Amino acid sequence: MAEPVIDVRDAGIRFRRNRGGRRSFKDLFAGRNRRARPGEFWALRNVSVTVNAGEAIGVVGRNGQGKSTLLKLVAGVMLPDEGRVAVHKGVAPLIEITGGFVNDLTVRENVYLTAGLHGMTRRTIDERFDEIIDFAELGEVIDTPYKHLSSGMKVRLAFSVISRLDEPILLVDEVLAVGDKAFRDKCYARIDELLAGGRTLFFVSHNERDLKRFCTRGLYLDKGALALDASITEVLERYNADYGTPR
Ligand SMILES: Nc1ncnc2c1ncn2[C@@H]1O[C@H](COP(=O)(O)OP(=O)(O)OP(=O)(O)O)[C@@H](O)[C@H]1O
Repeated sequence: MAEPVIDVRDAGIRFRRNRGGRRSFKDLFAGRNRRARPGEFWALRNVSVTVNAGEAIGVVGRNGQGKSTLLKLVAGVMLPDEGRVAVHKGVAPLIEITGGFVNDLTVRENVYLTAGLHGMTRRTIDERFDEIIDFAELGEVIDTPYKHLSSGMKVRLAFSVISRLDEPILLVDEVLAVGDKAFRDKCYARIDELLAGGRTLFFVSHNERDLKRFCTRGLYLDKGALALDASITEVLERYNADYGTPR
């Protein structure tokens, strides 16, 4: 029996285009009206998706079409303005380089903090710590503040910690593109292992080969709407037909 782990129903989220995008005090009492106010736009609207445990989903679309926003809704770091997003299992989000890591804490402290926030006990972290550091190849900077790592090193740390969490749902945005090739290959081998172990994957990428490697199902976002939810092959065909071959 298929077991739904994510249920997105008619979800919509709107943003402001201009800076200082705070809504006014008066807006707080105006209710969540369904029309975007001046300067606002719907980054996603009328999106409905049900995901079953163990599915590997590739999210495609041109820049700025709402892919990262969809992942943030699933991660629970953003809330929809319309509709609902129900996530029934824990999420390991690899969605922003800086996500969750604290600049002034060391690499070691950040590993404990992030894994701890995802419910891992101190003892389990102790057990996995060396392996996390070895995978990230960051043995020499364990006691260095996070802010002094290069962007590639930050990605290594994030991937290594997040992929060692026990959360059943893994969200991977394009962060991996920053890593060098050898590291990327290692990450991909780990994602293979996680999928074989039954994890559910949301994968945002502009790389057709990677999408085909991991994903069976695709979501094509275009102009803030879900243009197609089908097999990854069909989704890539449609996307290519609309906009040419992705990089
Ligand atoms: N916090 C925010 N405030 C205002 N606008 C935002 C915010 N986050 C995203 N946007 C806007 O929402 C739209 C969708 O952004 P999103 O990052 O989801 O696109 P994407 O499909 O992931 O793009 P890319 O392929 O470039 O990563 C864009 O127009 C973006 O500028």
